[in-house]
Amino acid sequence: MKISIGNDHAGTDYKFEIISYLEKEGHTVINHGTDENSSVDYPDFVHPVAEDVEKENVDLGIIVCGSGNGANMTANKHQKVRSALCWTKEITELARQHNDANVLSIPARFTSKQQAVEMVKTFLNTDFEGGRHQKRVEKIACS
Ligand SMILES: O=C(CO)[C@H](O)[C@H](O)[C@H](O)COP(=O)(O)O
Repeated sequence: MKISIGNDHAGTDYKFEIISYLEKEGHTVINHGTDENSSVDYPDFVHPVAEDVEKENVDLGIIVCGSGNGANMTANKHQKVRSALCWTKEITELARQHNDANVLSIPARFTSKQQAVEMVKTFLNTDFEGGRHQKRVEKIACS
């Protein structure tokens, strides 16, 4: 798969752990940064990920900030993006199965690196169930 990833300073170390996992699994990663631990503004690094997803340049997006909220809010401003803030494997599974989430937002300050990688693994390997969820997902979008 082709994955776009972006983060702020709170997510840098987690991002590198995630990239290392993704590349080991043979995925292609587009890294929008930041690659530093110095303070930055998360929208500057999340909008490029959301644009990749929106333009279908990638299969899925991953964003990381301290709480996951700022990144999630930013990504969801994009029409074709359904970004899900996830903190457990089960919630990540449901975000794919029921919501067809195409961006995973990870709260680096509230999860371990191991849990973050586990969520990424789940996100990439869980399919949308469709069925009763299809029309609900279609109703999310505003014109
Ligand atoms: O935007 C956020 C909250 O929604 C992210 O968690 C940021 O990482 C956080 O706000 C950064 O905080 P800091 O005190 O500037 O490190």
